[in-house]
Amino acid sequence: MLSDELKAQIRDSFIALKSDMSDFNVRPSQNKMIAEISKTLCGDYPDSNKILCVEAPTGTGKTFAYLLSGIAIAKANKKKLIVSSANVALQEQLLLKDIPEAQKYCQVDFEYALVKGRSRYVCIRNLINLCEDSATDSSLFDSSLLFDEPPGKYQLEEMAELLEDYSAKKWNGEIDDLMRAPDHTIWQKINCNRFTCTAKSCEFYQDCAFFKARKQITKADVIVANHDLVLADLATGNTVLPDVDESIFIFDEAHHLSSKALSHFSLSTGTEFIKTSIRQAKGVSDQMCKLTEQDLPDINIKQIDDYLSDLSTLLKTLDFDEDIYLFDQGMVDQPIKDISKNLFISISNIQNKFCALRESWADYLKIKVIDKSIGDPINTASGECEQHLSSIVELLSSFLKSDDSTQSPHSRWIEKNTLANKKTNYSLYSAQTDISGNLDALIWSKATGVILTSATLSSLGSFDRLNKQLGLKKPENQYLRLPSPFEFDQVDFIIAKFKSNPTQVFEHTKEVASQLLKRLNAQEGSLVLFASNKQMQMVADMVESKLDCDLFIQGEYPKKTILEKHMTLRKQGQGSIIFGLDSFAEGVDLKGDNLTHVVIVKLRFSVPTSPIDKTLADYLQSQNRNPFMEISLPDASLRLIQACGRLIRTETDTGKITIFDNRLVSKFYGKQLLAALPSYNIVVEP
Ligand SMILES: Nc1ncnc2c1ncn2[C@@H]1O[C@H](COP(=O)(O)OP(=O)(O)OP(=O)(O)O)[C@@H](O)[C@H]1O
Ligand code: SF4
Repeated sequence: MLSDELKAQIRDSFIALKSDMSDFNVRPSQNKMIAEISKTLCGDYPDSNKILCVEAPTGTGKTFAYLLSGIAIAKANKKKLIVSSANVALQEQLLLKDIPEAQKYCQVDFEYALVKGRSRYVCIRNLINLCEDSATDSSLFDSSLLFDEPPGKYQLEEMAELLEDYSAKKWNGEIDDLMRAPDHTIWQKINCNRFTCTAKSCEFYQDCAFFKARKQITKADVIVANHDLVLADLATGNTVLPDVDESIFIFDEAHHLSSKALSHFSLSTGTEFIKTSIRQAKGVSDQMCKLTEQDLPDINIKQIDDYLSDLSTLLKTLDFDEDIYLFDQGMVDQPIKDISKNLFISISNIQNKFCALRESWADYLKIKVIDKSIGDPINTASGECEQHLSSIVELLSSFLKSDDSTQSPHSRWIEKNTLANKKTNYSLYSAQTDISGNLDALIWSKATGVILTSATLSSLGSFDRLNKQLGLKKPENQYLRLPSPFEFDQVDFIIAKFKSNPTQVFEHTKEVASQLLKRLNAQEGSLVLFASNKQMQMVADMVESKLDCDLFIQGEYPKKTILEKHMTLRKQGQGSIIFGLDSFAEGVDLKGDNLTHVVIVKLRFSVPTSPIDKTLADYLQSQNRNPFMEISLPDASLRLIQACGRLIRTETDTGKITIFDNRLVSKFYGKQLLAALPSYNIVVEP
């Protein structure tokens, strides 16, 4: 229950916000959100999980609502507050702007830290080994087993410099702090990896960049993350974030969670990867057997090569569509299944032998002292091999499985590509199209509390889609839809008179350019949101020289710089126009006359292009359901609401929204999209 002391802490934090924030306004929805978060997390709702899905319109002030309540509750319960946003840009906004500001108002002291994935940190042991190994020229392993392309002289010099900088404490070991990131293939060899890291047994443990960062996180009360990181950590065993049952999660922009989650529960491998991994496993086994004086287990490389060659011959006969061969409803064709089965049996066998050998190697190390220059590379390489073999076996096993017919199937497909060494490679993929069960098992049923929030959590008026996608069980959770703090009746939502339909790409693009020149006011702050980069660039080429004010196009500068430049011009009383894509349609907070006109060029319907989306759409169709109505339309509605939400950010903001998509009036679904919008004054141009 919410104790009086906790209640007072939250109330006092809010009073501090009220008195110290320069342009504070009472926003009833914000107050209600604070109250409901507090009640839910403190268990004031009997027979309910501590999970709240709260939809609060754009500009409500959700961030302060969940920070001021969540921090006090997490601290009082000795739990960590994990605040997860949809992407790195929003994460930065939290870290650099919102949380430092919340610290001024919050009546409880708290520390915060940014969490990054393991792979963003160097493994100093691996870096030292790479540098020493290359310097002595006496590597234990043939470099072709370790690298597709061994590092060149320049890259080795670069690594030596990194090592020097790390030792001299000039570099903290994070890839994000480097002016220039090393090549991906090299970084993969020297980054922190849970399969190769020996943690406390490593001699560099005390000086390890990743573990130092972990200590910071352990000390912090508030941990800033993003959805990808949280999902990746949960999917791979929760080794970076604090334990789920010790944490309260806030998922901001939670409408992105389900699509992000799909990619974290997928498996992949490739024909060339299998070849290299088996050879690497044999090479490493060789070394371990020599040192431990055991017989080398039988690793039949030729047999695997033969199976792979049969697979390639078979795949050459298939019809790839843009280099992708998607199995119908996820069912792998029988001949491919047969070869996958052979591969599965042989490689699982190798995996078992390899794991047994690795265990006996670990036992051997307990009784024998081995020179670090020999032991370390074997430990690292054997950890990598185990990781590779298990990923191959997992994928092959998924290719052999039949899906539960009561659920949507896995999506399974093969992609063809040519490697740098000109060899043809086939990548095999398997992904779940329904991750609701995984999320329930990993988060909903375990966490101390969860708040999911966004301006667009429900779709077309209900939370059903969210519940279904995320595996949330409606009767057990709290749901809330809050009204906007702003008056929208004075805001015109203009459906422009347009001759062309957005599906007539060429005509539409030309008309967009000419209409923008007529409609954009060179004295104003405007944001023009496009659905495709190509159309944005074409329109920009047509209008740029004819505009009487500055135009910023997404991609020319980082998003943050574009927003700063735009605001500087507005401060000087000059007009400024931003052309942007999806990332400018969310999270952008341009108040007052920084933004008085939002133009939406086209409704953004998601077309099922990815194999996962296509499999899901085909499945729905096979069930006589309509993927357009179940997926595309609700998604388009969310995007439209988010895009419109950029305009009104405070009680005194004014402006208009113009849309160049007459399907809102000409198509049957237009009415539904309009009904889901806030109460704008809808103007249909005659
Ligand atoms: N009570 C308040 N009075 C005035 N301004 C506020 C108040 N609460 C928050 N703000 C400001 O309002 C703006 C919007 O807040 P926030 O970014 O949390 O909105 P949001 O609800 O997450 O909207 P969106 O979904 O569009 O991002 C911010 O600039 C914030 O500083
Ligand atoms: S503790 Fe792990 S990540 Fe850190 S240096 Fe050692 S092996 Fe590498």
